[in-house]
Amino acid sequence: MMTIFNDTILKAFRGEETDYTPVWYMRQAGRSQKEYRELKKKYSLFEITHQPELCAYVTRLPVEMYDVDAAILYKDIMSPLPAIGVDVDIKSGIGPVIDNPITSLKDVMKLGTIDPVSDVPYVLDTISLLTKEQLQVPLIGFSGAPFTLASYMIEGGPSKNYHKTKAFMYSEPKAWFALMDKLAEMTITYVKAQVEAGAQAIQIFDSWVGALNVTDYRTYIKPIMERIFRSLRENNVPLILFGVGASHLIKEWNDLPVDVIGLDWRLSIKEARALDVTKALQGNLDPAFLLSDWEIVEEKVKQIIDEGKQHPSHIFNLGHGVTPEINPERLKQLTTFIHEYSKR
Ligand SMILES: Cc1c2[nH]c(c1CCC(=O)O)Cc1[nH]c(c(CCC(=O)O)c1C)Cc1[nH]c(c(CCC(=O)O)c1C)Cc1[nH]c(c(C)c1CCC(=O)O)C2
Repeated sequence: MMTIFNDTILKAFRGEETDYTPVWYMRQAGRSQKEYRELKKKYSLFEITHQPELCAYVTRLPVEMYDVDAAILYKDIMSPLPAIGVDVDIKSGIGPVIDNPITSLKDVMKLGTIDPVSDVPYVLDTISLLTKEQLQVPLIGFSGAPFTLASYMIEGGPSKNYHKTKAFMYSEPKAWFALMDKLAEMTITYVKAQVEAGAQAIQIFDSWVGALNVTDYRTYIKPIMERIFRSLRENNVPLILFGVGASHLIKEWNDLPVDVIGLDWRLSIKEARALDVTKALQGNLDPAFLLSDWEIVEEKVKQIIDEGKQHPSHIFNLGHGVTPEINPERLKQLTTFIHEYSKR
């Protein structure tokens, strides 16, 4: 079968009107799929990402299963950290665990830089394989943002309140800004390499930055994010910024040179627009709906699509990642419904 490349989602990312609302799901590749769970019996996340053919297969699985409008490269926000000297492991059921957490300026100064071609060649090879040979939809590359990466590097693993991270930020500002500087450099170099290898859009996951208040965001984070996005803009691909529980930061995000803001479910699209958010919006079905009866899902999805249509562009997504309990059939049904219902 001859299929042609579908760039609808890239138009939406750029703020242009599209014939229908394009959709992809965060964590669309993962434990909700039995094919993935089978593979995970044999290989760890890093073992999969180090094998381009296998990693490309995992990345393609949700595109083929759900008919989504974009693929997101299968890897983790932790993937580039070993290159700069962080000893990270991803433990199943826990998440990223780091044995040598950062506690001082001295630890920060020991961190190195990333050379994507020699440090993560498999990431670039997977991107080439997918974009030059295999995919008929755009590939989204990504990176974690400095605050979110630093939270794992300082806490040593997942955290509920980020107290160690914030205490480090408040009491060791010199070390904090040195760390932000290193992570910004890493992010810029790593993302540019992904784009050069073929990634057609980039999402920056600042998943946990909502832990900060607005004033601290402006002091400790915003200048770094400005620098990252300004540099990435040179590469001319759409830039998406996403975080969880960060609604109070949305006006700050709207100031940044990004194309798309990814909303979790706490703020509706209508409420975001009422706050004068001008960027394209992505989101924002609470993944919990996907454990409910279809009638309930449908009503909520219609509301999100209708609100999204009040502006030229909207990209449908969940407010956070697909969880392991979600039935893949539901995601397929959801994608089909979004495509049909949103037709202009
Ligand atoms: C904070 C964060 C991480 N990783 C990521 C984020 C930002 C998104 C978010 O806000 O959730 C991003 C990520 N992680 C993974 C992807 C793959 C691409 C996709 O979205 O399909 C993406 C985009 C694979 C993964 N990364 C991880 C899994 C699950 C475990 C596994 O299959 O090994 C997957 C598919 C592990 C991981 N890695 C991380 C966590 C919190 C976990 C979950 C722990 C758990 O639930 O077991 C760190």
